[in-house]
Amino acid sequence: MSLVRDLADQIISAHRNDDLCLPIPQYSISSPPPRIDNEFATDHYELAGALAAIEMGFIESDARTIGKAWSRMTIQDGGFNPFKWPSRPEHFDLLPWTRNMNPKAFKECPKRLGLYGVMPDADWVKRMVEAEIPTVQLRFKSEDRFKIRKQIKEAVKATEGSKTLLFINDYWEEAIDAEAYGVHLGQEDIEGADLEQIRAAGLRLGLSTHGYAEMVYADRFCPSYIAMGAVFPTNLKKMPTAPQGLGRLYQYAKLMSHYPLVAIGGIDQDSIHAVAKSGVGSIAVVRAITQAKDPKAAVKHLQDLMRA
Ligand SMILES: Cc1ncc(COP(=O)(O)OP(=O)(O)O)c(N)n1
Ligand SMILES: Cc1nc(C(=O)O)sc1CCOP(=O)(O)O
Ligand SMILES: [Mg+2]
Repeated sequence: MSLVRDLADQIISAHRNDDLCLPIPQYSISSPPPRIDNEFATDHYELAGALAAIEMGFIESDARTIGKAWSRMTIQDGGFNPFKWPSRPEHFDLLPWTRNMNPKAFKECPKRLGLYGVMPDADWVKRMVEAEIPTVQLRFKSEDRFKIRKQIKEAVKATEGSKTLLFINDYWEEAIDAEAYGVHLGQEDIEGADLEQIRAAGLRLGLSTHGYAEMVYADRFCPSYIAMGAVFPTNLKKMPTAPQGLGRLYQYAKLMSHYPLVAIGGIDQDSIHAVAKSGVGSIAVVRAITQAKDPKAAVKHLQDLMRA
């Protein structure tokens, strides 16, 4: 273990001041510290990379993914260099050039989806179409299937004949029936969805991710876009993981640059420019629009700031 500890210390001290580091969470009996031991690792570099990642504040699943990437990078480079950080698709076993050969790939959407308004109901979708927002999502949460269908139909109708692209959150069956442009699903939604049916119906698919492990998992499905969150704290919903911050977003955006990318979570007019500089082609916001005094003016202002 002492060689692994030494390699991990070298990685940590080389990256201590990187924006990749987050404060390590406080552990309790109900949420014990992550276990990084040599059961899963095939070599010292994998174990050292994972150990270093834990101490840099990554969650366990991300640390395991980073460990594997350290191992691949070290083998591909022919030697260990603590000052490097895995940042290329091949370090994560991603094959960006295979999209065109993959019959399971979801239909393409524009690489730059632009400002992306995530809206609570069809009336808000309509307001966004009137504001000429490039991309909008209906994120209507309800148990009532009748209301859901009605909201989705109204949202689809609102975007007809406009340039605004409409994604439906969660309710993929109703989205297919209403012939929406696309569907957005979170990681927990994937299992309950028939992805084949969404793909066969020609709808685009956006998937949420919250770190390296979820990005690698999402890549398996070859979605139309990948969303990365939460960049900053948001009070809109309870997030299972800490905000990623700009440092990690910049790394993620570089790694996944072969996809259309969407950044989400706590983004407002003060931060949108720095987020856009990560290279993501789209930025999704809720409160920056819904809580603005003049939502239509906010759509224009946010787009100006993205482009500035
Ligand atoms: C663009 C975009 N990104 C992420 C989400 C979140 O989706 P999910 O994790 O499924 O959570 P809910 O929105 O369903 O609460 C999103 N909706 N849109
Ligand atoms: C719906 C949602 N999903 C997120 C994720 O990270 O998956 S963050 C988020 C809420 C975004 O709202 P606001 O722009 O008001 O912070
Ligand atoms: Mg969802």
